[in-house]
Amino acid sequence: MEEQINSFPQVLTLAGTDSGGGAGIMADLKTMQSRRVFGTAVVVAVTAQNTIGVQRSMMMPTEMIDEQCASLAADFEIKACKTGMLGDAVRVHCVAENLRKYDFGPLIVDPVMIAKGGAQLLADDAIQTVKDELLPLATLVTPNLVEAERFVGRKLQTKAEVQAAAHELQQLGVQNVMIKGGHLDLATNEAADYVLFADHTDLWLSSPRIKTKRTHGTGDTLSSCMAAELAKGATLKEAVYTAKAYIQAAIANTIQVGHGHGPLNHWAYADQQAD
Ligand SMILES: Nc1ncnc2c1ncn2[C@@H]1O[C@H](COP(=O)(O)OP(=O)(O)O)[C@@H](O)[C@H]1O
Ligand SMILES: Cc1ncc(COP(=O)(O)OP(=O)(O)O)c(N)n1
Repeated sequence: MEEQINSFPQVLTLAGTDSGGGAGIMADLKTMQSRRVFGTAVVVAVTAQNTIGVQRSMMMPTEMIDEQCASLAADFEIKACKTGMLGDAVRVHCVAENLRKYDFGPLIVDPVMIAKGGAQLLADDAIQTVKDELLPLATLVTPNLVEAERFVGRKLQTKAEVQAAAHELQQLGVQNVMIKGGHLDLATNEAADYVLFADHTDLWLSSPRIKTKRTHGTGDTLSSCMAAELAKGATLKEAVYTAKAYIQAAIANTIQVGHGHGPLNHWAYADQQAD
């Protein structure tokens, strides 16, 4: 019988590492594993990090980013990919070049700028490069509230303002936009994310806001879950719903790890499904 090479869904994250295991590439791979896709990774930056904060970060040489992408393209059939921490304008440009060169499937851009502990993970002058080079390649961009504010250059305090910002981002050439509401203080008990689709339909995804400081890696987990679902053939809308349910379970079922912003429970969603 003929062997079916590359029949198992493969997904790629191009991002930074987190030595603490809660965010970045580590969170991405844990999410992908638990969603039953094969996770691959291009390391763009390395951080010395724990749940308390980022102690140091270091950028990969661009030649090494190129080599990693070439290695994957030569062997794997990547069906979807995501970007996370890219560090600076040079790395953003390098990653965009590789994404133009190779077909790694639909791209989710998580425009990671600042970690929960306050560390800057993207240089200020790289935001324009993300807008110019990465957003036009993206199937979906997933800024949190602060990142969306940096993109549009104004405060976003109401749902109407969030919706207007998403429409503005779409005009930059990105097909679909999700503005995450983990940081949106609506004086309600909801965690509400706004999604604007390419066909101009939209929705608010709302879930009960969980009172916890153990939310390290929420953005990475959400975006890598969506990439995993896309790689398995889900529509973007299906992927968005699955990822929201996945993140809710991962935050709600706390695991006690570390002294600061603790990591998520990447087993919780599968455990829930098995019950
Ligand atoms: N305390 C919370 N309770 C429930 N959902 C949350 C909570 N914090 C964040 N989320 C959800 O986690 C996802 C990531 O959101 P957010 O924290 O805004 O992104 P980031 O990690 O990039 O800052 C979103 O779906 C958001 O609604
Ligand atoms: C290496 C690395 N990448 C991304 C982040 C930020 O991840 P995020 O999901 O936004 O989680 P928080 O930092 O907000 O907890 C990171 N910290 N490190």
